[in-house]
Amino acid sequence: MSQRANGSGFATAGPDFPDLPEATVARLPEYLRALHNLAEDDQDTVSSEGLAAAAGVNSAKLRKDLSHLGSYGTRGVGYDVQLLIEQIEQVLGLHESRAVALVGIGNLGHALAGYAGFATRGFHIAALFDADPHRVGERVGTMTVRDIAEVEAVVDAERISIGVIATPAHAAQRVADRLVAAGVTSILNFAPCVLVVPDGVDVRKVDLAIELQILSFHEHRKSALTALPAKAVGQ
Ligand SMILES: NC(=O)c1ccc[n+]([C@@H]2O[C@H](COP(=O)([O-])OP(=O)(O)OC[C@H]3O[C@@H](n4cnc5c(N)ncnc54)[C@H](O)[C@@H]3O)[C@@H](O)[C@H]2O)c1
Repeated sequence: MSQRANGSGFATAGPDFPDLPEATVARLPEYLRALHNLAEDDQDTVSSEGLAAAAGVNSAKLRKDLSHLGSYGTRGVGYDVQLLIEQIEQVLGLHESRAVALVGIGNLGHALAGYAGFATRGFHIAALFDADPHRVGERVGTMTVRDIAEVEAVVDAERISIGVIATPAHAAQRVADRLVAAGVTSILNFAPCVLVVPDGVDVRKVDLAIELQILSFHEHRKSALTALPAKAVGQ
């Protein structure tokens, strides 16, 4: 759910960078996860059908997506798992571990700060911030929660480009403005609100309640489809 689109639906590209549809960019991490699982099972190659099934997409879409990376696989053999991992990681910019700042160390912030999965997926949480004096100074794992007033200095010192917002909605825009002023150029927003950011800053939003509401729609539709027609009731 990117909040920013450039109109063409394509991710902005530089001269040596493949022009990728946003939908392809969104599927690349799924392929990467599936490929890592295959590599862990010592699988050297995978067919487009096998990888598509593992990633939960259709194989024609997968072949098209990977063709954007110049990856076509070998007829009768499929894709080289390790090579494809390297290509996708290169395009996603995961060859270097990216420093992330997490703002709002409440219930959600604690859970995110303790999630070990970021490190293996190309990210490390470099700083934790909160505005509550009772939270500032608290130890969370190996880190100490800092005062949000330090954000400019820390973002600069730790070369942080991505900020994660886990504050209440009423504080999120102010936090986003501060992160952007400090030099952050990508924001992952957990607060249930729309953020306004300048051009050049990317925002993605995560909202489990919206996902549940979409599932609710499907539940609603299924029950409508399976309901007996009114006149059949009682016959
Ligand atoms: N996206 C999702 O699926 C999802 C799921 C759960 C919660 N949320 C949202 O995540 C946010 C956090 O939820 P929570 O349960 O952890 O809340 P919480 O109240 O436990 O924690 C919020 C923290 O933000 C801090 N804070 C407030 N204003 C701040 C500011 N200006 N600068 C820095 N820190 C500030 C508070 O001191 C507190 O520690 C809420 O907006 C909630 O709606 C989203």
